[in-house]
Amino acid sequence: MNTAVHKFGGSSLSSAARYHAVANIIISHCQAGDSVVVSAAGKTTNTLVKLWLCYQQNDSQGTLDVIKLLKNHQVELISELLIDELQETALQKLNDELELIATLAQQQELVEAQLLAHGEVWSARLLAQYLTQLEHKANAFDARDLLLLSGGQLQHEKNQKSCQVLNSEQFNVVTGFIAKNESGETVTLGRNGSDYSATLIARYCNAQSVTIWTDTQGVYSTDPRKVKQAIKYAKVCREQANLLARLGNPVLHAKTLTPLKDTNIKLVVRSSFDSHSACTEIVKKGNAKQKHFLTTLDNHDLVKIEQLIEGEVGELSQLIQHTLHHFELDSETYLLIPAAYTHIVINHLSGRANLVESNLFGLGIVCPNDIAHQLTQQAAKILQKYNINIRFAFSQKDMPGNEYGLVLCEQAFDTDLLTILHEELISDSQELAVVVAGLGNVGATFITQLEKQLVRLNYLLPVKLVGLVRSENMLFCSDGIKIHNWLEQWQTSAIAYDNKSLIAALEQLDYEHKVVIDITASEDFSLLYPDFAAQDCHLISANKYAGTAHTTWYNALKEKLYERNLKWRYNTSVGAGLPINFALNDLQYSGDKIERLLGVFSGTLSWLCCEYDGSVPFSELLLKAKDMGYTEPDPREDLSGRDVQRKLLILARELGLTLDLDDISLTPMMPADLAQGDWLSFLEKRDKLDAFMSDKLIQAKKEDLVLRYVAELNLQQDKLVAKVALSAVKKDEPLAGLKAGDNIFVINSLWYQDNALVIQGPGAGQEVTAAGIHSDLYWLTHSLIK
Ligand SMILES: NC(=O)c1ccc[n+]([C@@H]2O[C@H](COP(=O)([O-])OP(=O)(O)OC[C@H]3O[C@@H](n4cnc5c(N)ncnc54)[C@H](O)[C@@H]3O)[C@@H](O)[C@H]2O)c1
Ligand SMILES: N[C@@H](CCO)C(=O)O
Repeated sequence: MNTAVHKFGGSSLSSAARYHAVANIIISHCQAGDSVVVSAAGKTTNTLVKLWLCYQQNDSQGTLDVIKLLKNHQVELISELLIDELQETALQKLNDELELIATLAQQQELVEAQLLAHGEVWSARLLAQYLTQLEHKANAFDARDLLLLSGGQLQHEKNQKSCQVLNSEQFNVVTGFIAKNESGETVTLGRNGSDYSATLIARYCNAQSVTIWTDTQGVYSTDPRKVKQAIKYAKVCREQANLLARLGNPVLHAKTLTPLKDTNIKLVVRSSFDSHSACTEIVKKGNAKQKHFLTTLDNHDLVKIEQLIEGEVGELSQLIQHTLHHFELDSETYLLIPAAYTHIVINHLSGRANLVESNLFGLGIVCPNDIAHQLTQQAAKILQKYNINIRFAFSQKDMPGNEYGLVLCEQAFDTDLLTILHEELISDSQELAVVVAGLGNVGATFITQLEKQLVRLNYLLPVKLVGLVRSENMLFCSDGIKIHNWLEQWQTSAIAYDNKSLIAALEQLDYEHKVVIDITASEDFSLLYPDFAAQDCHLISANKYAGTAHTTWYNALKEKLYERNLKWRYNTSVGAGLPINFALNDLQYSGDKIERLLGVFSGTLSWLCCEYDGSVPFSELLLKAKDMGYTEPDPREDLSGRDVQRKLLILARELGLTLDLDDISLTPMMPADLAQGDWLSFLEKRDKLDAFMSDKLIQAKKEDLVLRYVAELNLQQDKLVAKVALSAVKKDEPLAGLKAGDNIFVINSLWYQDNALVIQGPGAGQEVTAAGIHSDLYWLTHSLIK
């Protein structure tokens, strides 16, 4: 049976609400037989350590106070999560345990590891009971019954047998961090011990995967709390993850990775606070391209060591419960030690260790082969420029295919400097993956234009077309689709998909940046935008649905994109390739205030109104406009005025107005009943449309006017005017002098009051629209580089 191991850390279980969220993740992501490894809830371990210190200092009042603190926290969790008998039993059991701790403390019989183990025992027990209460089969397991160490070594064969008690018909909630020794005493597995417990159990159970659910969304190029532009990587190879851990990066501990060596067990780092977000997968060498990372070290001492014995760094690491990095430089061996532990290491090495430098701050650079030297030099130069005194700067090969650089300095550097270093050292290494959805008139033209455009884009950043999506099939090729024969590849290799497999394909893309370009006309597809954002995809839309969705949904999407530093461009959703969005934004940036926006916003309706003189039936022209690629897939979206209403809403939102579609009054350019039924039934009733338009034309001609479908947004009056309707306009007005198919935007503003600013040109058509999407792609690519 394929099982998985899921590990939840203390921050994931810090309150009743968090337990609830974790239970939901388990219910939706796990299956019976999976193991769930848990740490102590919130800061419980720290409180237990405090208790141990009070006890050691014979502070009996302090000991009792801390016991009370522990009790309050656990009672609160139990009371909020459990009900009836389960609650009563849990409270009774907790009481007995805390009383025993107090008695043992009084009798001077407390044992440190046994005391610390309570944190994990409590969280495993409570989570299992809570899942049971939610009517899911779950049982708590004490890892001391599963993991045995003898002489400090894990007893793999015995442990593998012990792990067979994990039941295939329930969720197995296992305590992290603890094990037992050959005398049956509790031992702890050190910092990040629960992650280690999870990978050990995965190995013993031959699980398929281990997911570390934590408070970050994955492994980033640098600390995302300090550098907003930090890049979350979809995949990181184990060797780079290991090196990062040794350089002090807190996301994964080197020890966590050891049980996975020579196995195919997948390791995933994922956020328990945002369980639908893209994660980072730690993969075997060769299954991910090498990435760039910057990691910082605070307050470390540099110690020179004589005759380092094999395995000694591991032992020291175990002794201080902290990862250690050692390196050779000019035939000397050095060890970097967190300053608080230096005395322990020096004592332990009795006479073989000399302190060289103390209180150093460091920058570790992990990068692909052959560039560590160059990047280290570059980093040193930048740090010097900002008056940071450098004590050591060197680069090394860690193992074949793995390189890093280390710059050790006298002073700490702040987040601004880390941001500059990230921008200078990491930004160049990025690639952008492009996924195009919608391969119709505009989509196909966009791809044809892409071949030439890539030369320009690649000058900024390597850009690859990696995915094509239509309504039923998709084609993903992570190394890149060959543009000159994309259609052939599509025909031979596209496969059927559903939303889940589309999202999974996006998640698998091992690129620093991804963009989904939506050239569909599908509302359903636009509803996937929040999922695309969760996969860290930028968005470019020709499709107007998301931009005109209900305000609540629209704002939530914008917020989600903003939080993730993702961009959304939708230049062609109004005016095709015309720079109307740019113009409105530019005017506003320059302090101008738009007062009125008037125009013809539909290429189809512009073409129809200009071409229609009564000599051929109107519907015949409509079919011609459809053939020319002007109309929406169902041209009634144009005739109904809905498409223009959407465009006016997009522009109104660009001006900062909070409007919804229904706030814009709409008069259709067809009889209302023609909106019912499918396209074929509409064609059967086309005479009705012809008569409707013939009447309108005769009337307009009588008054020497011309027909135009006009959109207006007027902010000058007390009440905002927002409307779209068929109008008859005078022949000398700007709106009358349009070329067939042109859009016109007449902008009146503070700066352009009497003499309006006018933007006019083709407002539909595959060439200009595809080119407008390229403008968005160029802008996005440009914004991704420094
Ligand atoms: N044609 C223009 O001049 C123009 C101008 C500006 C904006 N646009 C917008 O561009 C978009 C595309 O227009 P078009 O003229 O190329 O339309 P089209 O009908 O020729 O192409 C639409 C494509 O989208 C695909 N599609 C439909 N539903 C899908 C789904 N759920 N998932 C994935 N793919 C799906 C279809 O298979 C088709 O390949 C529309 O939103 C339109 O409003 C068009
Ligand atoms: N159908 C639309 C395409 C451009 O959005 C039009 O005719 O204007």
